[in-house]
Amino acid sequence: MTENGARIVAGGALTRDGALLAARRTRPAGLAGRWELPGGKVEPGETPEEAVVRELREELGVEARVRDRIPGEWALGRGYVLQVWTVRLVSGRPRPLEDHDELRWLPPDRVDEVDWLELDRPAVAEVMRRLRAAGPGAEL
Ligand SMILES: Nc1nc2c([nH]c(=O)n2[C@H]2C[C@H](O)[C@@H](COP(=O)(O)OP(=O)(O)OP(=O)(O)O)O2)c(=O)[nH]1
Repeated sequence: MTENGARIVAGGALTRDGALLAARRTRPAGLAGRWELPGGKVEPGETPEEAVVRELREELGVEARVRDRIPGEWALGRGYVLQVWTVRLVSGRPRPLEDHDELRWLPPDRVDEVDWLELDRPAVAEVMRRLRAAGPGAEL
């Protein structure tokens, strides 16, 4: 929970070779087809960082390591807020195992190629700013 008592949805910004991984949701109906950062709700007894690692294992079948928090949080409604961390791949190749039906690696100049969930846009913009600043081939 945050200091304000909100429950956290933790998103993982996985970057590799100068690109960010975007995932297309399959549910619920109102969000299906929109693109997001993989992740999910932090469970009781879990840190947000642990939740990111668990969700990327479940959803993408990869092992990942959490790096930095992207500053900010975005209210999702019903007492949830979205927080985002940069993550690096430790092993595996991401596949859409659960909750998503397509994945795409997007470099900064292709960020608008997919229809991002509104609330993800500020964090995605910050990740893209960092990727640009870090130069070609960067991972964050
Ligand atoms: N995972 C994720 N959810 C997001 C993002 N942006 C955003 O608005 N959301 C919303 C969609 C969902 O309403 C909610 C997260 O739910 P979820 O379905 O991913 O979480 P979960 O895997 O723990 O789900 P569940 O088993 O409890 O259904 O937050 C994002 O970047 N990643």
